Amino acid sequence: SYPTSLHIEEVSASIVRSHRETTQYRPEELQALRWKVFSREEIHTYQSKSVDEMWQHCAVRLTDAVQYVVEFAKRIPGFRQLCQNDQIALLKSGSMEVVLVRMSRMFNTENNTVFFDGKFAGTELFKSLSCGDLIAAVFDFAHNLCALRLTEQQMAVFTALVLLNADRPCLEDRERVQRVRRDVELALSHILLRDNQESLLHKLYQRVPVLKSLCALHMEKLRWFRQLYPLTVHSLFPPLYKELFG
Ligand SMILES: COc1ccc2c(n1)CCN(C(C)=O)[C@H]2C(=O)Nc1ccc(OCc2ccccc2OC)cc1
Repeated sequence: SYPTSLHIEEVSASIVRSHRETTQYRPEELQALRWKVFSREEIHTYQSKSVDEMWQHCAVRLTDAVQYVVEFAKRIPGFRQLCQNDQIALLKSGSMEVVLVRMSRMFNTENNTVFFDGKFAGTELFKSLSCGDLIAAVFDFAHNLCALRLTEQQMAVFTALVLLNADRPCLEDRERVQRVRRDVELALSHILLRDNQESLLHKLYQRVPVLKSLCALHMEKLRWFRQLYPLTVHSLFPPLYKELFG
């Protein structure tokens, strides 16, 4: 049955509420923080960390963000009704994508810095990761998305769509995921129409393949890192990070 517009309104209201409840930092807090950058000494300290130390540090920070995305997913209308296997499959392939989309809210396009450990950091701070290409791609993506200046409502519904992808591998009931996704697709179109920003829809869908390749690059770098430092990953990486990306 075709959903009523009231139902679509309820779906978007519920997703926006869940987004607000599962983002650690509100936009106004980020505004206040955005000019808090690291000193030269602090940057030097991060750059002096060993590869495994810095990787572990970043994995712990990112897992912080991922936990909130898991909570957000559970509150998307229909997500909990999917079978366990499909919920996990969608989170395994989609949670880092949502972290990267949300990262654009914590990005300052004026000095090309991203929120990290309480302040805003430039790419040079991550030098000791030995992943210059991954960091450059993460910053490029965040910069591009930040420049679209999505509202919190647009961001909320877009991230729900990123998670509800019926083409993900290992799904048992694709049709079910597609049905849940359809209402969220209608909600995004409805919000962009209301905001008089239909052109954003095309721009957002254009970013999805880039997001996919970014996450593939992250997994490739993690495999490279795990080969060099198996013990660090095994005993010092957060379990959730290993479960979702390992
Ligand atoms: C929801 O959006 C966000 C965005 C940022 C943050 C948060 N929430 C809350 C937690 N947080 C804290 C506590 O700093 C921020 C964070 O993790 N920042 C951060 C971490 C790593 C970075 O680059 C390294 C890297 C990037 C991609 C893949 C692997 C990587 O390294 C192995 C860059 C920035």
